[in-house]
Amino acid sequence: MAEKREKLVLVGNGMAGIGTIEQILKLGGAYDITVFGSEPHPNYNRIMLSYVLEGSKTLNDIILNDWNWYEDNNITLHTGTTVTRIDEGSKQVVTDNGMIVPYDKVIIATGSNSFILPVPGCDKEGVVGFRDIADCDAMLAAAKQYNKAAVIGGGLLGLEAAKGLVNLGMDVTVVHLMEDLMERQLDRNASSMLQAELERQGVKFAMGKQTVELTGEQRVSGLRFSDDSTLEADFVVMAVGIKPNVTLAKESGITVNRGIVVDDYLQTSMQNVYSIGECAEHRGVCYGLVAPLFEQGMVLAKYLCGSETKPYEGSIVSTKLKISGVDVFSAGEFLDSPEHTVISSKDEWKRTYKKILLKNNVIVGAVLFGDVTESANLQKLVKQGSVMTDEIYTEVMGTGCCGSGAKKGTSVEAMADEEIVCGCNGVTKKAIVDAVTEHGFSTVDEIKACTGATRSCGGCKPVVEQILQFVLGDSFQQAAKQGICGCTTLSRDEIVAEITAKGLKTTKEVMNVLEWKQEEGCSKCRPAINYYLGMMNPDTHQDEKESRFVNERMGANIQKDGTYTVIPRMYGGVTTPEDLKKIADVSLKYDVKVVKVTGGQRLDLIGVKKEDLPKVWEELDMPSGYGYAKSLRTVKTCVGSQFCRFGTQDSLGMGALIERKYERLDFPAKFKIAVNGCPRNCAESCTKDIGIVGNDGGWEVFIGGNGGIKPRIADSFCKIKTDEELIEVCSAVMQYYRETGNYLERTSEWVERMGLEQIQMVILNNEDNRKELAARIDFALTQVTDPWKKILNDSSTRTALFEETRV
Ligand SMILES: Cc1cc2nc3c(=O)[nH]c(=O)nc-3n(C[C@H](O)[C@H](O)[C@H](O)COP(=O)(O)OP(=O)(O)OC[C@H]3O[C@@H](n4cnc5c(N)ncnc54)[C@H](O)[C@@H]3O)c2cc1C
Ligand SMILES: NC(=O)c1ccc[n+]([C@@H]2O[C@H](COP(=O)([O-])OP(=O)(O)OC[C@H]3O[C@@H](n4cnc5c(N)ncnc54)[C@H](O)[C@@H]3O)[C@@H](O)[C@H]2O)c1
Ligand code: SF4
Ligand code: FES
Repeated sequence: MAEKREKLVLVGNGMAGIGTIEQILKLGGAYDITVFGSEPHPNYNRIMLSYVLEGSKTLNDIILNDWNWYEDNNITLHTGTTVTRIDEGSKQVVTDNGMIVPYDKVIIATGSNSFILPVPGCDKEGVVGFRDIADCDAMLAAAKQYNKAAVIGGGLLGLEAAKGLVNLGMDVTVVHLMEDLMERQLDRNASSMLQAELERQGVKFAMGKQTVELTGEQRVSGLRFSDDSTLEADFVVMAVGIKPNVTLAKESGITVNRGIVVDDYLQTSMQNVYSIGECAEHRGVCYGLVAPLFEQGMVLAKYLCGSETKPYEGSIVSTKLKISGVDVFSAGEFLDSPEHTVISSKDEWKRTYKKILLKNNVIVGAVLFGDVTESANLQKLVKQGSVMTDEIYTEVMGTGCCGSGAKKGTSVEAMADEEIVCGCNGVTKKAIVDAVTEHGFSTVDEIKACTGATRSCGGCKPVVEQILQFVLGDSFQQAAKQGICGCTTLSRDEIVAEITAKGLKTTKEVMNVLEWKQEEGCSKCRPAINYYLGMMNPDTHQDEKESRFVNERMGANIQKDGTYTVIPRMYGGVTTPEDLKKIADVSLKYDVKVVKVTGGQRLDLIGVKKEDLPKVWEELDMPSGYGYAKSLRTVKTCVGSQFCRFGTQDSLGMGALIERKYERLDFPAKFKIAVNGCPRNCAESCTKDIGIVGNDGGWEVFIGGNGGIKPRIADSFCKIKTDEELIEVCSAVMQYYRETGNYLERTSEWVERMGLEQIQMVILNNEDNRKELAARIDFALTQVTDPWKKILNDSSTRTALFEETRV
């Protein structure tokens, strides 16, 4: 009989909790896992919010475990759901929306909340903390509308927020209580060099100021300080520290102090309930950085899986400010006292500073400014409590000035196998060496995909590179070539060429023949190869459902409460009273929560239960609108010459014709079109993949527009006289994009990468090319069928997907 699996409930879908679950999965822990998260997102890298604000990353870039990861690992995820109580007697957790879930073990990883100074006016509009995606969105939005920002708090978070807001064009003042910035990590020397550097980069400072009131009516308009001076501000970010989130533990009767009190195996005062991360208090310390959280997670995962583990005995922390052009590092002790021996050097010309603190010759702390090349090395030395030697001195201090000195590689050679290289993700030197020697990985990206090292703050990248250099020797440089994911070093073009040359037919075959490093591939390469195979062999390729993202497998978009949305086609945004009646009847019958008019001019039935999806499709009897797919989504139209007095072309008719012609076709990414009757552009062609605008003489075509996360105004592609020419050009553009686009690359990025002139040359300057591209898309179109109808006519898929418990 199969062994009964214990039920493990994780409360808190953040880095600490999911990091622990990843370790449990690696160790083969036999648990049925359920995860609850208050935020509506899958696990993302909170650290990287600073880069999102600064503009160097998008929200998409910082997702650590996408929806498929939970799916692939059989983890039940409830986002947007807060656990309110753990009932020890009945061994159940209870949520804010009435769910009751039994458990054998619970991990509480509820993190922290921003500390909001309790001064009058702190609840005014325009006052935010900086903790999550919602805060980050609020800051990005404020920067568009307001000009004067005050960031209260000159710690790591406040400074990263301030620099981000400066990059967004705001006039920013950091208001700091103390005389020194980052006084919890830096000494006065480093602190003043940091302030000077940030001032050069446009940040203003009000030092030694205690805020006593936020002034203004409904919205904040300024700050008043204890010395009665004031500062104007129409946006305020509070970055004055964090408060462990202990509400759930407290409500459940678990012992809490500042955080949830845990022992050396992360056990709380309640049997079978553990806690890790920022919410936990271990030996009187609550940590606010990721490295300790991963260290705790490793111990807990081993403990829960019955593997041998040392107890968790606390962490020595180090920090690095993440502001481009400002290199600051601090580890261990940083303020010198008479009991310290101090090694230091300061170069005011190069603006570098280095200080190492010894106690009885043991290295107990370090501060670096300007040149942080030795940061990983010093972090290691402080953590190990190494004794200073002449050799180490030369290595970290160079020949007595701030140079980084010693021969690179010597320190990694001397590192013990079990030494942690990536503090953020708890990755040891051995794990990295094994990834190279046993799995053949050879680039930093591959090491990242395999072990997680460099995935968070990136501070360990130099050491990972040194290890690669040490193990691979000269072949490291050559190996640095990037593949489409960590499973291969082959690029998209190389894979497509190999598929053609070797006549490969399935994703498995591609991965086998092209010697994938991970036999099963990953969620990045599998959907990409499935797309390339389908695009190249539209008539023979058997679509591989298991290689598609969950929404595409289900034919609907999953929502944060586990229900789905249904969007039927409405060609050109036009519907009929009969269809509206059907939509209303079905919505009432299946208890649809909301019927929403989408930005793409159709109706979205939100909140359909999984088991009802096939019945809803059947009773609607309308084609799928592909709201979930990398395919043609909407063709937005204005009313055009049929009704509008300015209209010069029939945009309604043309929009519907285009939508009927190209629906169901796979693209590298989602694809949107708009058709307008005149240059007034009411249907907003400028933000669509293809925008079509009527004029007196015919049509003008625009390509590469995007209104999403990285907005881009479409480029004018060509002017055309007849409807037939318009269809031919649209066909050729779409097929050229299908054939040359990287999977998940939107046309906005494709146009930038290929160059507008190149696309114009291929399509406009060569009629034969254009006609061949159009013929290939026409052939592909003969092979497509409606996915909803397909599932309705296939009872085994219907049962497997919609009637059994797991997707
Ligand atoms: C902008 C920014 C930059 C940072 N940069 C760095 C850095 O460079 N280096 C570094 O080491 N650290 C950095 N940190 C700190 C680091 O991000 C945190 O230490 C880490 O994310 C904490 O992880 P956690 O899982 O303990 O908590 P969290 O990430 O806060 O996750 C807890 C999750 O649990 C959810 N939750 C809470 N209560 C409940 C409940 N009752 N039911 C269900 N869900 C619940 C919360 O909504 C949250 O999503 C940064 C933090 C921020 C905000
Ligand atoms: N690069 C990184 O490692 C990084 C980046 C961002 C955040 N974080 C982490 O996120 C958490 C939050 O960061 P944080 O900077 O808010 O916390 P923090 O506690 O490190 O710093 C808060 C700062 O605010 C100042 N302050 C307190 N009260 C004030 C007041 N009334 N007016 C003005 N200033 C006041 C303090 O003197 C302190 O310097 C921390 O755990 C931090 O380690 C780390
Ligand atoms: S784009 Fe021109 S034709 Fe279309 S609705 Fe607007 S004004 Fe009328
Ligand atoms: S130390 Fe932060 S990602 Fe490795």
